[in-house]
Amino acid sequence: MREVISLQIGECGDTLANAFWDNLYLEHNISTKKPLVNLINHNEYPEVFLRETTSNNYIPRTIIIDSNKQLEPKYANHIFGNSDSEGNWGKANREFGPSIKLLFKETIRKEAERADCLQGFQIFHSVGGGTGSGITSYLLPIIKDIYEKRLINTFSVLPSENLSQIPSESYNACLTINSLVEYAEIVTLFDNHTLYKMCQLELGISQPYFSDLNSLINPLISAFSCINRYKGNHLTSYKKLLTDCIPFPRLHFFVPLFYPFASSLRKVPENEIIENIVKNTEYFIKNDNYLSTFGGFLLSRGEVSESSIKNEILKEENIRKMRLCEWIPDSFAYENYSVSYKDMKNYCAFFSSNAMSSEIFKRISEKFTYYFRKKTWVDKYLAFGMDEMEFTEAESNSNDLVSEYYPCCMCCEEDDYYYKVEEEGEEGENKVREEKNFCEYEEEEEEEPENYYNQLNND
Ligand SMILES: Nc1nc2c(ncn2[C@@H]2O[C@H](COP(=O)(O)OP(=O)(O)OP(=O)(O)O)[C@@H](O)[C@H]2O)c(=O)[nH]1
Repeated sequence: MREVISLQIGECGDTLANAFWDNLYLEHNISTKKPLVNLINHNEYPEVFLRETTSNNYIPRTIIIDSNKQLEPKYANHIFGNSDSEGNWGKANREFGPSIKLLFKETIRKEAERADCLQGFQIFHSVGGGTGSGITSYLLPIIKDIYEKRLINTFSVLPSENLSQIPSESYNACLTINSLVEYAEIVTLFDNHTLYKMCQLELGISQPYFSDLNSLINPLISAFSCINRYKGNHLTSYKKLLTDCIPFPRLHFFVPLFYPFASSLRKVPENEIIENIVKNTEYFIKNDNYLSTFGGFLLSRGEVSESSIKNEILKEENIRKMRLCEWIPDSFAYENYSVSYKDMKNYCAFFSSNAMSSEIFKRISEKFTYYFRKKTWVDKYLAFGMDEMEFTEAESNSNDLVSEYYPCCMCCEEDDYYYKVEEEGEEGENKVREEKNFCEYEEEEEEEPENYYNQLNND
């Protein structure tokens, strides 16, 4: 059945996961009180995420983990500590982590044994909070060690200065990104900073709350999970997503966008959907004309004409503006699901690995460096047995990630060259020349690949 076990870590992780479960029950028309067998349709697979209890109820295959006992154990397994992580990666990772190691291994083993053919894990967490960051970093290598061949997919919320200004969030985030690069196979980044701006720009909310941000996150997680919940033609499992949409294994960070934002009772035309996704992609990466999408997928839901969506994507201008990379066109996939989200007639979610991912890492890594140079709050981490070297390593690994993204996202155009040279003078000129050489090299060496857009046309 390709089961997926969920972990909801820390308060933010728990909030997002609970919204996911509520919606999953709703979409598959399942009541926790009734047996599932009579209710499901053969094209739906909610059992990937749910399991049957001895009393014939269906509950999530999930483990809730938090450093204190404030969370309500709404669903089955939970592992709680006695004291708060105080927003400190070090405290969660060095104190709470080891204290739950055995219990966690035992709980996850039991949950894994209840699966026929375990596909992998999905983790809901924030990388800014102490527990969400420190415990995730602690558990990832443990999971990988036991379930080496199973895939780990995370929904990771990144901090925003608009919501919190404590230095520890950038420390926590950088220390966690380190582990996500190494141990997770697929990571979807929900950047609170970007979401905050979107709430302001698109929903007209001047000071958004978490609930407003989550109203943008929930439909995206729901769309992503369709890959495993409904029968599809292309993206049918995490493995397929991995092989089709992630050309460089370390660069497995997707930034998602969707349209329409607000619940819409009208059927939104396909051209309006794609135009707006393109507009937002442009909005968030307009500062760097060099960067383009080199891996991604578009999921449409509800009343959407597949052929119209494909035609819209295929329009020359849209391809260019979505910045789909010319030299690896195969790493883009499209899938359509007939069931929409809540009362929305239709919507599309676009997950792309591109300049946005690297810009987010750059922002966080710059904040990290700013505070680390002054040694702000570092002693609070060292008090739990951490070493300053761990900070230095996290900083340099985050910078490496940003620079790894850079050449992969490039797509040089003559105009960009002059723009860059004008902006940055001689230094810019050298940089552009190097980049250009890289692109030319790629163009000369690579044969024209079997084009994804041709495939779309042929479908
Ligand atoms: N989008 C979103 N972000 C949230 C939400 N709750 C918290 N955050 C963000 O997540 C980070 C804090 O993480 P939490 O999950 O609250 O903290 P925790 O992991 O439980 O860690 P401790 O409180 O230190 O034990 C901050 O960056 C918040 O801005 C939420 O419901 N939605």
